[in-house]
Amino acid sequence: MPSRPVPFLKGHGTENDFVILPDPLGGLRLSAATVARLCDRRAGLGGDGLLRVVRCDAIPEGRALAGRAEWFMDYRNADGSLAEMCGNGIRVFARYLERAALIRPEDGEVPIGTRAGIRHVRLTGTGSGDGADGGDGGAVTVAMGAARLPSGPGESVTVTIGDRRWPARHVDMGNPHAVAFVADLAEAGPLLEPPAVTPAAAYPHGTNVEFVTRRGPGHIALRVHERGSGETRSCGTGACAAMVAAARRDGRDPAADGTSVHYTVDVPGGRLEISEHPDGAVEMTGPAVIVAEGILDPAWLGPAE
Ligand SMILES: N[C@@H](CCC[C@H](N)C(=O)O)C(=O)O
Repeated sequence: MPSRPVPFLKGHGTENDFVILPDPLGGLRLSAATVARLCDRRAGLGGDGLLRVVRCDAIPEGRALAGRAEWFMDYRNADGSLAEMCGNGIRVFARYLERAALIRPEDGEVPIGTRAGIRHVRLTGTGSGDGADGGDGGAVTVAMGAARLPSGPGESVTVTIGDRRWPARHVDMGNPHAVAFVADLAEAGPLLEPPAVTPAAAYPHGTNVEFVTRRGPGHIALRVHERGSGETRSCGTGACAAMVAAARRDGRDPAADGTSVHYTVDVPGGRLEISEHPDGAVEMTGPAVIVAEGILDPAWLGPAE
């Protein structure tokens, strides 16, 4: 990071919270240690992750997408590790672009580059901060792409915490998930450590783990332990993975049935509405809020890396 004032914002989507660093030209060098310091809830700004807002042509991972998307979501977990995709983060990213007058609701579907490829966002509610939306920032809808449910070895995995074990479903939303169904969300305990997931070979880069319970027809609730961040109040990709796993468990497969399926997904930090369509596309709608905006103290940041 340069030792000069660096602007930041703070935002959240269903209480999955992020430090946002606008860096259109890609000038910031962010080490894992700097990201972890920024996301530290006591000594830093605090967040489950960090969103660097950079032009596609200003980041190596984005160059191949540059003709199709202008902006790239450079997402980091709270421990500084990279992740392919963040479903709550991309809604907050879109809200930032709206606030900075870089996109407008009239633009319709806006492509955003991510490490999992391009995702499209649509502003479906205003985040103007005038209170008209009840402070929830209004809704943003994201075309999340298709879920991938690997078949063969690694299709079914086991989640273990202490002496408790749950069979789980491997679902890939661009990033990895293990979805375990439980009778009661309290079964997972305090989730202070990452649950063990076996076979380990199913997840060479680690995984996010969702504990899911049924609330009623088309209605589930979950808790999540996120790779690189610990238990969080919400995970958008995790909610989509849980929705698809729940649909299959309920005998619904839009690609086979030819009809879309919709679930309400409750997370500790709020509610997401998620559909899966016959072409495989998963669509998620939820709030996205910008909470604050400021300047990082160069003295706190320390010398340039
Ligand atoms: N909170 C996110 C997911 C962030 C990335 C995840 N921890 C990973 O490492 O894959 C979401 O809303 O999807």
